[in-house]
Amino acid sequence: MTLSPILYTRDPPSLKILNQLLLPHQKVYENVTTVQQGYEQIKQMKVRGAPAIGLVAALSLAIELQIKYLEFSNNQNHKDFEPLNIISSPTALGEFIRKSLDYLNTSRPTAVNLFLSSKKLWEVTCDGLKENLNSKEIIEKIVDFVVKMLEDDLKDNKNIGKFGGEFLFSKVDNEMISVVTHCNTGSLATSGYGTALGIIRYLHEQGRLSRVYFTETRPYNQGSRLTSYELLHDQIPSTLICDSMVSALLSSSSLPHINNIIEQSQTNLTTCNQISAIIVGADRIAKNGDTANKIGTYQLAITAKYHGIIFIVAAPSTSIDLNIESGKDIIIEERSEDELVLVNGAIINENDNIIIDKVRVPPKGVKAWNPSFDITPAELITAIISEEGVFEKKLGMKEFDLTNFK
Ligand SMILES: CSC[C@@H](O)[C@@H](O)C(=O)COP(=O)(O)O
Repeated sequence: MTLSPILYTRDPPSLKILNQLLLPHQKVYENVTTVQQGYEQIKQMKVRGAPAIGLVAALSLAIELQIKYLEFSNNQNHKDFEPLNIISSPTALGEFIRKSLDYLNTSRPTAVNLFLSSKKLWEVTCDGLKENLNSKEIIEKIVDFVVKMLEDDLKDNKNIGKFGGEFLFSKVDNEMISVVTHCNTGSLATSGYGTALGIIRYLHEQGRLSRVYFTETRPYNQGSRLTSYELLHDQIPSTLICDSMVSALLSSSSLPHINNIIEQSQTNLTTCNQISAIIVGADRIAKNGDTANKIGTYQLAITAKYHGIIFIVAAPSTSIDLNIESGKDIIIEERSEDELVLVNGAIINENDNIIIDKVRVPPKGVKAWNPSFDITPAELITAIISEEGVFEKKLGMKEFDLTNFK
């Protein structure tokens, strides 16, 4: 069974979001019935990953509207009933939608998918108002649109996986391919399958993946908490490394005498394979290809360049922001320093009772800097892969021109 961070049913309306803060130790879905709750899920990073953020924002609006409409239908005679005001007039409904989208847009600043999904939902609303639709019809249109977004995201991820996999087959001579990835870009960060992890899944499905090395992804450990969970769940051969080990891995694996030797530790056997590519996701890609992604991506791109290794950015076209020329225009989210100094973990006692808690590492009073993303310059990126295909730089160019990408 595939992992899904989002469980939505249209009839009866129901939205459940997997609380990723409790993974990998507990699998708990939380009910979301309002925009406010959707906002909290995103802000607190119970759901995260650029595509999933955009989807949950849209779904939280859709579910609140559906529930309000049902309440309205059942209580039309109660004059003071709150949904009455919103649902009884399309203009009031439009105002409510506008305010809700503005509010959802303040939950996280870097991933552009959120803003694009809000923009599209607002367009759907405006179209409905222009066509003089009633509130029920406008809500139906919004729900249709959101359901399609969910379906498209899954389809797009599968296409990204295929395009990326075939691109690697065309560039890499080895029959079996080993790669490095960062953060979590899998089912948990999307509606399913994943972007960078989608490519890795495709390599595995084609029997061509030797091993994926994945970083812990400090400070929030999306790699060691979430990517590990997905890779184990799908039985994909994988090895966890910490963020500071990537250059050492590339350098040791590119030495012929070290390739394919078996390193034996007390507990496991790990084949030290030659790494062919680093594959990451994106939160926002500027017109010139500069890419905002999880903090640490930039240093991975530098080390890939130094070691002559392919560096791939995999993202749906909803992560491409043609309104900005370069990465300089991307707002980088800074999060609480607590995320850096307190590590989330679990204590499992002798009865297998699990207590999830935070553990402080540095002394109290220490100052910390916690930018959540960094910008990888286009120059360091070999190819950008979306559901529309593979995009490479023109010969001799340092930047991409994504103008006609979608
Ligand atoms: C398919 S997800 C791509 C990116 O969103 C992912 O790599 C990432 O940076 C996620 O950051 P997060 O802070 O966990 O939302």
